[in-house]
Amino acid sequence: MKAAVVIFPGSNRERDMARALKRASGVAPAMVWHADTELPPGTDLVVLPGGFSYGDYLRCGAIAARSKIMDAVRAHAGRGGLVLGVCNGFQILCEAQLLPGVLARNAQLKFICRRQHLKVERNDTAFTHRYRAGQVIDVCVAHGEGNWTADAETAARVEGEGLVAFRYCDAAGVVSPQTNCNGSINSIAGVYSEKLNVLGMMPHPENLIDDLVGGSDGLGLFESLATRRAA
Ligand SMILES: NC(=O)CC[C@H](N)C(=O)O
Repeated sequence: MKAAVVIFPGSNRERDMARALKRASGVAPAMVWHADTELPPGTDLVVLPGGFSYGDYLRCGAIAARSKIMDAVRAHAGRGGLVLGVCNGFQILCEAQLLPGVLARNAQLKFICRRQHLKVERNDTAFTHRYRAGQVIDVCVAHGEGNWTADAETAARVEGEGLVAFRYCDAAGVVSPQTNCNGSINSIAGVYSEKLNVLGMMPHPENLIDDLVGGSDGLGLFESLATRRAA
């Protein structure tokens, strides 16, 4: 798998992401600067990492979504290429309109940083085939603006077309307002594009790839990508 991780001014999870990709695939990703205009030839997967791109000015991800490299990312996604955005990367993908909805401020108006259970909605995608459908995984969240919001029609389409990737839940997999850590519609923690080749998610799978440092439930996502099957 040839992966490329994009670095924006203010990204801070790019090295965690590179480590996770290398651990799962054996190959270090290319690191691409936001002002570049092209992705390395043969790139299969583009990753937009978490962080505080452009200091979260205007709205989280709004400025990064308009940076030069995003034209190449848009073209890659248009060809059916895989794109993963985590946390700030998810915000950038929504701001670039590569994914539906937006990430608004957390309902409690506070930055949250903690462990969180997630339910894997489906496992027939390039990102999740190493998990079981309905599997509960234990990862972590760290964001101030993770409240996935959309107009009623868009939210209904995302649900109806099976574009929900993950939901916040408890350890038993129960999804309820109590387990919805940030107020997202229907506890949505991650969404796919229509063709399932773009995934955005708020939690950080790249930080849970090693039992020695807290757990490895995030590794399945990178192993799925490294051994990808067509969605
Ligand atoms: N960890 C992150 O990527 C944070 C994303 C964004 N800056 C927020 O606070 O919501």
